[in-house]
Amino acid sequence: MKLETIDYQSSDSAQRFVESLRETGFGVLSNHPINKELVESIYQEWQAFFNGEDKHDFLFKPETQDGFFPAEISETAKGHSVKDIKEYYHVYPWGRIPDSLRSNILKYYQEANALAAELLSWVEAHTPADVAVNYSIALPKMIEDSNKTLLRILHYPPMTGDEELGAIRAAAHEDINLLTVLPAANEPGLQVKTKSGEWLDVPSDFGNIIINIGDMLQEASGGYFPSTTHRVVNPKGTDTSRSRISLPLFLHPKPEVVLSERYTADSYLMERLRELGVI
Ligand SMILES: O=C(O)CCC(=O)C(=O)O
Ligand SMILES: [Fe+2]
Repeated sequence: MKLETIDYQSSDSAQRFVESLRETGFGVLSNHPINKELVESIYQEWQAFFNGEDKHDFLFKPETQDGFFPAEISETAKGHSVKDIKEYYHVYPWGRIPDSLRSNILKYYQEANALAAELLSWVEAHTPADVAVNYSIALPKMIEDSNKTLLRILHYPPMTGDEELGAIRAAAHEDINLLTVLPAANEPGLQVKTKSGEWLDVPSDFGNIIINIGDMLQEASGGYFPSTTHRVVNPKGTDTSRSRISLPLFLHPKPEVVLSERYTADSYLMERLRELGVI
């Protein structure tokens, strides 16, 4: 299996993108409308934020989940026992954001959401009728004006050699949400698990956008669109001294949206957050 990079502006991009999602759980787009200079500035200014001490003034609130999550309380992926080697910040437009970082990150939030709505319309248009009949409302409508869509700025610090045995930057997991939109990070490491069980590097050319299916789209499509296992592996050799910054946007429907006969978006999210131990 190979992950192809698809030119967003080509005439058959929608169809090829949805085929790639269906086959691999991932789609990689080049030539897309997200501003690369903006992403680069965000990587630089958030690297400085994570290197500094002010981050401790923005410690996350368990009730609202916005703010800074230090490495000591970082996530343990479902089914794993060792914490990931990462710290991160959760940005919601209604949440706390350091003043000097606010303008660029909210601009990005808005641009990435606009692209995401278009990509969801591609997914909808290329869903077979017998699957689409189960969507309770159109997929782009599910995220319209949602205050649950989460932009996470992740910082994987340089390796020190003192990491817990078996710990990696992000242990194998599936995302909870509908789709995740992720600009290629400033360092490699992201891998996807293929249907036959091998790990494949996701092309990490700066300027690509990577999209993957989350569990909520799998649930809403009755399994037609597979949520795919992925991870971030540790760097080796001289690269161990480098930080990695990444910027996943997790598209979450409005809480009341019906996902399936079993779940609303809210009941699904609460079940998963309880399993993760973060609420
Ligand atoms: O850092 C990355 O490239 C991916 C992060 C990720 O998979 C996640 O936070 O869910
Ligand atoms: Fe993920």
